Amino acid sequence: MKLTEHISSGAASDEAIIQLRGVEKTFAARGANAPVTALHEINLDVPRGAILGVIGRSGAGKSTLIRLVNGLELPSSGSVRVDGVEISALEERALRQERRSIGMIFQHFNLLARRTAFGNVALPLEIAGVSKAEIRKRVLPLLDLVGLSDKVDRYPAELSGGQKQRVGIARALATNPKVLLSDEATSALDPETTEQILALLKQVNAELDVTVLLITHEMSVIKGVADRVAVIDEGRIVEEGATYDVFTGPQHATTRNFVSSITGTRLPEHLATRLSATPSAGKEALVQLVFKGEGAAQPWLSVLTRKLDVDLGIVQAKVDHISGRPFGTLVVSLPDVAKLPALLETSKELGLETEVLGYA
Ligand SMILES: Nc1ncnc2c1ncn2[C@@H]1O[C@H](COP(=O)(O)OP(=O)(O)OP(=O)(O)O)[C@@H](O)[C@H]1O
Repeated sequence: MKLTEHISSGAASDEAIIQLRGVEKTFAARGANAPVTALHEINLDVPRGAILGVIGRSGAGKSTLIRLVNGLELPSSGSVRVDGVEISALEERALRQERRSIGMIFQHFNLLARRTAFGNVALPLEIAGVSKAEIRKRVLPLLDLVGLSDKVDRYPAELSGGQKQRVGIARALATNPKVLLSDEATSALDPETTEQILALLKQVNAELDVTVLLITHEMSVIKGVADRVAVIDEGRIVEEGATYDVFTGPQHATTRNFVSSITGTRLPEHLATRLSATPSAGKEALVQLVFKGEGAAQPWLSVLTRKLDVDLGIVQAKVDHISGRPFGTLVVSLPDVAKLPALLETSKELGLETEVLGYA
């Protein structure tokens, strides 16, 4: 199944495969260090089949949150369930068993230097007691899936960062997990390699039906791969929703900050300094028009100019696609300032958000 079909067919179901309810995590005081509450009242649902990204600044609690999901940390209170299993209630042996259905990949890959690509991917299967013949049958197709069939016998030191992460992904998939956790998996990679690894995660999600929960501090990662996003700030989830909705209508200040790194527009310096708040002779009105959702699909710029019989100059434009849907910001100049009220009204009728930036 192609990715586009996967998204449009809504492969992510409403049922949550990962469910956090009322989770608090406090690290106990140690020596002179006071206790730290890293997570407060976390409620989060990751729908089966989704790719959900958790974004937050350094220290927001992302690593703690993801480590709770595979039982590397235990919650101080609240419930963490994966496919219906209460992770914190498991004994050590049952937890080890459960972790086979929860793969994880890491920022620094965590490969064993003395093992080849094959040996690294084989490791979780060896630990699970799988026979040598079965291991070969499982590992080679996985290395093929991640594009490394020609690197089977290479050691980590002989691989690029992107190739090491591919080994990490193959290893995480070895035990056929339902869920893949990604802890800043692209943070150590350049932008082009990041894109390739994100494309591979999408492929794994779509073709192997693996739900992905990833944490990142980069909004470009969320934009590139996630169909849902949760924003975490000082240990609390402050916003959660479909990626397109969060990008086009961020509610919380932290979210707005993250989003503006991708969608924000800033007037060029020479214009910004000339801008005045009140109209005067010879000055043009500068109006920002934001188009998204329904409004983005229609030829609204030509409708505006034709209907109002106005000349509009384009000062600045930024158009992007998020989850396959357009979203953009356009700053126009309007010489005939008398037509400003009509421009604002008609723009609103067309589904655009408007803001008068000033006069220049
Ligand atoms: N084992 C621990 N003992 C005490 N405090 C901890 C421990 N692990 C994390 N913390 C604290 O919990 C808070 C959240 O840390 P966490 O590593 O989850 O944040 P993060 O969002 O992943 O940050 P980064 O992006 O920098 O990795 C921080 O204040 C951190 O100092």
